[in-house]
Amino acid sequence: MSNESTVQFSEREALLFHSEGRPGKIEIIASKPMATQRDLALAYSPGVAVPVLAIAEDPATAYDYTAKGNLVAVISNGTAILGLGNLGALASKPVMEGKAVLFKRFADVDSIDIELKTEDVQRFIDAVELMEPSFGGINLEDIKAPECFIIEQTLREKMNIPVFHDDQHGTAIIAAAGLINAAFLTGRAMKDLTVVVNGAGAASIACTELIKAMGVPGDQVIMCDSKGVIYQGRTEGMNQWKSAHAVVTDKRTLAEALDGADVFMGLSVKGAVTQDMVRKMAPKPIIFAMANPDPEITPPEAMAARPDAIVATGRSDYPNQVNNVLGFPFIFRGALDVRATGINDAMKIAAAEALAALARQQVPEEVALAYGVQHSFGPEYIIPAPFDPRLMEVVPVAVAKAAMDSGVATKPILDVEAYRQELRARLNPTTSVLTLAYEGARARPKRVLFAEGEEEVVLRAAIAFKDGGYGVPVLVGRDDVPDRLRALGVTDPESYELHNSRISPLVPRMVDFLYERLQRRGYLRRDCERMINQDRNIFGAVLLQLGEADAMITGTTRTYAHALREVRRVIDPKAGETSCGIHVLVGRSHTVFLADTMVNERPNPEQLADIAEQTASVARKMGHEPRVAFLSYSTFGNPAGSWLDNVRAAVKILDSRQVGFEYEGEMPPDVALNPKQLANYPFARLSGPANVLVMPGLQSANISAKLLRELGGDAVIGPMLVGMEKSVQIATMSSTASELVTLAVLAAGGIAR
Ligand SMILES: NC(=O)C1=CN([C@@H]2O[C@H](COP(=O)(O)OP(=O)(O)OC[C@H]3O[C@@H](n4cnc5c(N)ncnc54)[C@H](OP(=O)(O)O)[C@@H]3O)[C@@H](O)[C@H]2O)C=CC1
Ligand SMILES: CC(=O)C(=O)O
Ligand SMILES: [Mg+2]
Repeated sequence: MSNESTVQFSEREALLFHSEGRPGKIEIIASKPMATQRDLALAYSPGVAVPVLAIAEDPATAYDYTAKGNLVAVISNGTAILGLGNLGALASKPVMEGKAVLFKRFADVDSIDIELKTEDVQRFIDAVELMEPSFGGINLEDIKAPECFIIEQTLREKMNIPVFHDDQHGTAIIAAAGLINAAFLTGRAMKDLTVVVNGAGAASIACTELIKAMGVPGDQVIMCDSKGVIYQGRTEGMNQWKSAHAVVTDKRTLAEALDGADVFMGLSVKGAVTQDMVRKMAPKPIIFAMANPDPEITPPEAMAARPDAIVATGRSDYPNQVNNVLGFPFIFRGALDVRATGINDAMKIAAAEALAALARQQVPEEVALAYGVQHSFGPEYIIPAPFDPRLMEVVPVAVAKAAMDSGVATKPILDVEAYRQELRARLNPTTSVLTLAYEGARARPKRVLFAEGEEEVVLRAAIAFKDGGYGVPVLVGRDDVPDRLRALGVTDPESYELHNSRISPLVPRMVDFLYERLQRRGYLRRDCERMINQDRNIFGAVLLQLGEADAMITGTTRTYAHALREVRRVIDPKAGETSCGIHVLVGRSHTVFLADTMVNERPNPEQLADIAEQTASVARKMGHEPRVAFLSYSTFGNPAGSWLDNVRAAVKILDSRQVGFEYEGEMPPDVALNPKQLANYPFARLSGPANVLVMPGLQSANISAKLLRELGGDAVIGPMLVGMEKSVQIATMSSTASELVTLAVLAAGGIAR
């Protein structure tokens, strides 16, 4: 992969992402049932009085009876929002909500954002200190220097829970990990590095302190701020934290400082470094341009000037993301799990070393596949990617161990292996697989045909698909599609491939294809001409058959059954297979695959067995070892009934097929999903709750899937259509653009096949 940005989006898309549905990015969900009056009586008065008294008697039990132990506050006053400057507390809320969701996504830490409307250091300290009872940890964010130093230091002294200014220490840990590996790759030792740090704020001061602690000599580090080099004797714009890093030098500008330097560490503002400046750096320069959202110099600019450089930025859309997202979720996970009273230097160094070591290990096959070959240790992979599933085990374990060894853990972990497994279980593999599917699509972009190219939601999906680098959208629509794209902010609509049946030179070939296929099914040539001209699903499906795309997405304008009928005129199920629809329900800690929710009204035993195999295969591709339950109203013959025969026969067919996964039936959903119920049937051949549910017929399957989508709290992926000779996905009429993109990615990547 080149050093080029792959993710782009319009401002409109970024705003829509935040405003669509429930505004913002977080909501609070009760973790206990709240359905009955009894539930409420336990959750609140009078039942709640019991834990109140217990905590009053023994404060440590707050960790047993409340969410405190897994709850972190992300607190800012908005005085240094990313690299955007002091834009105030309210404007910082999207970033803080973002940090909160990253805590959850990456390390299952519950988190809430708090924006404090004050630039007064003492008022800020007082407000945070008062919050100690509520939280297991405090993550300070985007507070400008030098106030952030006083705030963090004071709160660390006053509070008995971890207080961590992410922009200082999170950044320093990740930058240090990256520097260890970049120095290794360029054959340098820490003690020999000459470093220029641009910026003298929260992040820069902490990074400088950490790299000096790791062996870079103080007189080989030049720090610059907005006024230039920080030299001994300078008086303008100084403070005690900058003075600590002032050096004796006659250099006065960043350009002079960079002349001959090995390393540039930018924690300042967009565009602060020019190509001319990096041209003068030492051979094989290390350029970490970490300002967000836009770096001091972009990787393409830096590489054009210095092809021998190792370049990193804070962004996820270039290789080598040196960003504190790699740190704070996992560092807090480890600290919370041992109930550490603070996050000390030993824990920070342990995290940096663990990250550096992880990048040097062989990348697991699924991650490597998703990224392509460049994701083995080397100049374009000096630091693990944030969604590498191994981070969740490696970093918290390293941090927890360091906390125990340095004496700040109040609840030591006795069995590290069991802790590792607990960490693994916290992440739903579907989330990782989806992330990897997206990365895989970027590594191997495919052509996906969007058959309803006149619909706004479809165009938004196609734009996101293209801008995200997931593949090439092929649009079906009329002449006004370019105007519609332009209205959605696309400046170069002509770069989108458009097929219009009125003018397409492919039409005669398409008619030949369709007539050849349908002539003995009662269709005349002119029927085929009319279908090609007027029906976009048939037009799109024939284009797919002729190899003009790798997969097709439709379904937003017609009912599923209607769209499926049209598609089936052109595309058959794969030879010897039964096509079927799968809904994937992604819960917080579980994923269930439900089938056949869309195609076969009354599947016969052979079809039920096929559906089980198809769905088990999709479950496997999505990271789950399949355990199939054939569902029914009856549990192993009780009550009896004629409807059970098909299900029982399907189980027997699988017995004869040696399928290589667990299956059992017939059973109702409570037995399939609830281990206590399942335990009543010790002969059942499922080693745990089922994750593939094969329904007895389309009525129950389709109703269940739609009920769950409308009423359930889980995210739903699909329906995916599998078992067709070409990958065609029929979305629902209520699909959002991002659901369509997910379907496109799953179809292009061969998961939905
Ligand atoms: N990749 C990552 O993980 C992270 C990146 N960052 C990025 O680092 C940057 C700084 O953040 P933070 O330390 O929190 O902010 P601060 O406000 O604490 O510090 C900003 C510093 O940048 C300096 N600065 C501003 N303009 C220039 C310039 N043209 N040349 C040199 N220095 C300049 C300021 O100088 P002065 O003192 O003279 O005002 C100040 O020292 C931001 O872009 C932020 O996004 C931060 C944290 C993590
Ligand atoms: C990444 C981050 O925390 C920042 O840029 O401020
Ligand atoms: Mg920040």
